[in-house]
Amino acid sequence: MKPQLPPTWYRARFLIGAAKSLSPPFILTYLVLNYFIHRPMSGGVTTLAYALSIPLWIFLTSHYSIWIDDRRARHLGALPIPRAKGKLPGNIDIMMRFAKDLREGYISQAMGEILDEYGVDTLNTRIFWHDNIITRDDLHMRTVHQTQFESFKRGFETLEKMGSFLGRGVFVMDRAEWRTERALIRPFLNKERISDFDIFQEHADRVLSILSSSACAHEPIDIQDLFGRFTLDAASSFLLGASPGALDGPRPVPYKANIGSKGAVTEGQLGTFLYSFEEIQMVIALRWRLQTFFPLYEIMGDRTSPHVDVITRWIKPIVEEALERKRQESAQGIQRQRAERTMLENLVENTHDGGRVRFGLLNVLMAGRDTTAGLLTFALYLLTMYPAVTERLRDEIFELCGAKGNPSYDLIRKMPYMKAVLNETLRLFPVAPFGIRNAIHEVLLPSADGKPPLYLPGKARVTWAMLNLHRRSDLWGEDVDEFDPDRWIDPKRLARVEDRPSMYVPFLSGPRSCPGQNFALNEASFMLVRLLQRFSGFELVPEAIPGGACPPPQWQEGKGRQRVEQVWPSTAFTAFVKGGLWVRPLP
Ligand code: HEM
Repeated sequence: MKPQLPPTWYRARFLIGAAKSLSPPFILTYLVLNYFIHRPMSGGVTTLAYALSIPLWIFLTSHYSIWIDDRRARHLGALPIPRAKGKLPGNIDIMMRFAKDLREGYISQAMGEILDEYGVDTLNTRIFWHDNIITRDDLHMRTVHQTQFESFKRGFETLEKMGSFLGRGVFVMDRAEWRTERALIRPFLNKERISDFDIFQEHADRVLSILSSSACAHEPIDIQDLFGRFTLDAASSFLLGASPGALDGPRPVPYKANIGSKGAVTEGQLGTFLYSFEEIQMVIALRWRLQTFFPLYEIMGDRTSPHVDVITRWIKPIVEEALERKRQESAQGIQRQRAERTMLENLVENTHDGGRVRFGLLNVLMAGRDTTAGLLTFALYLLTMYPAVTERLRDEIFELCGAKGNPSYDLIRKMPYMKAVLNETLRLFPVAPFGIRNAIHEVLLPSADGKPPLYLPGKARVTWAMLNLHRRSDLWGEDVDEFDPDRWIDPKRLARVEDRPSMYVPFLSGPRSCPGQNFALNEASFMLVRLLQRFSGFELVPEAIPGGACPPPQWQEGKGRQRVEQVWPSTAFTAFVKGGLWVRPLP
């Protein structure tokens, strides 16, 4: 194996990489000037020759690699993936559109628009002359996730971009290391564990009491913030046996809150766990969009590091205490059964390495917290827009669970309309809307309708756009942008998805699909039952949205759901409502 610089040395690696790519044209120019041209040249001409050698070299190597790929595709009876032709060299303009989209666009807007402009579902954006594929084609996504799973990896670039936050955890690693990490997690998400709703109860009670106070005061509340605190406290209790007490901290103040990294900012929260946990995800999301060039953006220092420090300060003592407890129990010969252990206790059973335990927990905390909070946020948003759906859901809740009390696992499983509401929410707003894999070698991507397959070159990066897949009218019908839970109940419409399950994949498919799916759906159902038992519904309070987070007026002329949106759906790792979801509970 080639020796690698550590992942955190990305700036050095970038500079070495740049030097390596520039050396061949410089060496060639030197040889040409000194050995083939036998006339002395002025300094200006020599400098110009060196400067021009770079674009010429890029032009030649890029066209050569395209020629080789096209020849290979023809040889295999395939077609090349259509290539984008941007306005700037290296399609920098396309890269900038993706980066700008993160802060300024509608969720997944740039991806959808670029695919529409070329009239395709899979496109090679060739950013910096590198094969960079974006896709909303379910058959191609299935190839990556399932049928050719072994031909793709997350790769070293994931470690480079996410390692400072998530270490060598399940999200980051490939092959054997990934399998080991996943095997450690899975038993904690089995049926016995996730059917125990006690962990939700205490935190859900706290949410209801906060909402009741704001209802009494007739004040709006940022319920996205509340859901983020609820899922953080609940997931921490589940994983660590301790919660950071996020629900008890200061919350965004209505009409005064400013726009934060995701939702609204809370006074004095800088340096808190919650703030750092969100901000770090924004930094990493930007790293992905700037791709190879992110080290330039961080040339003055690692932008994740202040947040990593805050997160470590919170979680490290908890891990150290667990390691110490384990040492003492071992010395006394106490052996606890796995069923009695939290995930933290199980991790310390398997390793004495505090860092590994810490990262193991952070991976699941990140996976479990923002996603479920996002699902609850978008479900509630859609319920405010569609009161008839709220009413029908409430009827089901009252019929099955009564007007009070905690729903059980078995009751939740008997609620078809609740399931339909959550499915439809995740169709319109899949809360993990993107993902990336790198091809290890060439792959043929199947095409529908008997057309030749598409040729995916080795080492290409593939980004899937799940939201854009879930909003394809050719698959879902002309009413694709409507929130209609009946889509999941009406047998005829349901048959569409049953015939082609790859068109709906909010939790992905294949070996790397989400192990927390049932936990998330239970947690969200539990919370929605409790909310709708207590309140008849919720109304949006657009006046409370912080400045800069209201949907821009030009969206009304835009495409699809953009036209009807009353909040600003956006995404980093996971989807969220920009500026927060400000609602008033209705008695
Ligand atoms: C609505 C809620 C959720 C959604 C939509 C969701 C979706 C996803 C998706 C799409 C992936 C694949 C990401 C990729 O490979 O690029 C994933 C992975 C993962 N999810 Fe979830 N998730 C949710 C909740 C949860 C919860 C509650 C947990 C844990 C308590 C969890 C744990 C994980 C883990 C550990 C992985 C990594 C799996 C692997 O790489 O093998 N997720 N999730």
